[in-house]
Amino acid sequence: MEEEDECPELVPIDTQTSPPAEQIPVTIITGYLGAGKTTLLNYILTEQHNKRIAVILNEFGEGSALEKSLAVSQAGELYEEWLELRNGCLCCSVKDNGLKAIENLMEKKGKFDYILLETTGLADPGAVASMFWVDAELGSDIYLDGIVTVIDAKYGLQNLCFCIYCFYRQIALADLVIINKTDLVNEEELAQSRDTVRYVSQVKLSLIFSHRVDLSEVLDLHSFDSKNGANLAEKLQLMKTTRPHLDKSILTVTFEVAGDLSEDALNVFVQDLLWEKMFKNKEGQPMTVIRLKGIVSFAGKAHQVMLQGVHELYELNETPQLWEENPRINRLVFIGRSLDKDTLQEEFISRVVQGANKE
Ligand SMILES: Nc1nc2c(ncn2[C@@H]2O[C@H](COP(=O)(O)OP(=O)(O)OP(=O)(O)O)[C@@H](O)[C@H]2O)c(=O)[nH]1
Ligand SMILES: [Zn+2]
Repeated sequence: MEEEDECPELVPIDTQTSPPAEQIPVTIITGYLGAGKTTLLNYILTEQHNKRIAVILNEFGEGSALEKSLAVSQAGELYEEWLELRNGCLCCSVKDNGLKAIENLMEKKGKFDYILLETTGLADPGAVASMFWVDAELGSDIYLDGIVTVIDAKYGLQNLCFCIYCFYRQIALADLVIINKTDLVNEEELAQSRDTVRYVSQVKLSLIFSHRVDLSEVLDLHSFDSKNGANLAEKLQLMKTTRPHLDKSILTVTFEVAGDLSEDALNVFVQDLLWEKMFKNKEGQPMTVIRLKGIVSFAGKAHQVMLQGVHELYELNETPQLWEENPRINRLVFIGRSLDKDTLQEEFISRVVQGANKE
């Protein structure tokens, strides 16, 4: 990614007319790492909406294959179409790949009537949104319906310190902000998140209690139709200032390891990593994990187990997906600061993989 990569000049499509009926709406779902974008997306897919929805994920780093399988195993056959966008920085490079993905998708026209696009947690949604104006041809097939930003009630404010730019942009550009994980915070903390959002923008705010949200508040917002001309002009102004900004100190480490894991040892490993911050990189700095994902195998369990972590919270859940490969391959993704792949992988293998240290 080149620092000097300029984002394209915006060429607004005719804003005076409402989108014709045959155009397909796109809702962009954005939010910081682990905020709950995929959870919201899955909720929308399983809710009664009488729509055939196509999903596009744009994931950070090398984790996309894993993310894909994670999402598929959550929602199974509900996904109409799978497209993988493999690039590290959405805000500078989604333009080409994103367009390609959507264009590929449009070749399957008729198979779906709504698109949900989940951006990476480190994305500037302005760049994604702008591609709908840049590409006139695309503009005749689809239209941007709205930008929905998911905020983690527990870690949202902490994330603000990690990447104030992402946070600001994600809220400022939103048509709807959803404060998620309200179950993890008290009234006071919730009020704090709410006030911070209000401070940045006067957008519509929704709270989610255990992922439930009224779909009419999320889909078919028509945020950029002519009747919302002012909104459009304002957003375009904001998007014009889009520039590459990806926080270079955030690293992604992924590895695959064959074998069965000990569940107890995995718990201790994850707790040492997330809670005790016991692992250090080669410079002696403690590794800080913001996001952790994995598909792991436990001996004697026929199903794949999903590992999900956000800051110091993590969970292990059995998925409906049966193991088909032999030997089974554990796949892990760590996103954070001061991460060192060699150390993480060595510690993981020696402490967690069964039989690794025997003999
Ligand atoms: N307690 C609680 N946990 C939640 C809620 N919503 C999501 N989570 C958990 O938060 C973790 C991350 O959720 P995802 O939906 O994968 O987050 P995401 O924003 O798609 O993550 P990335 O794509 O990696 O940036 C998972 O472990 C979820 O189970 C919620 O409302 N309450
Ligand atoms: Zn996700």
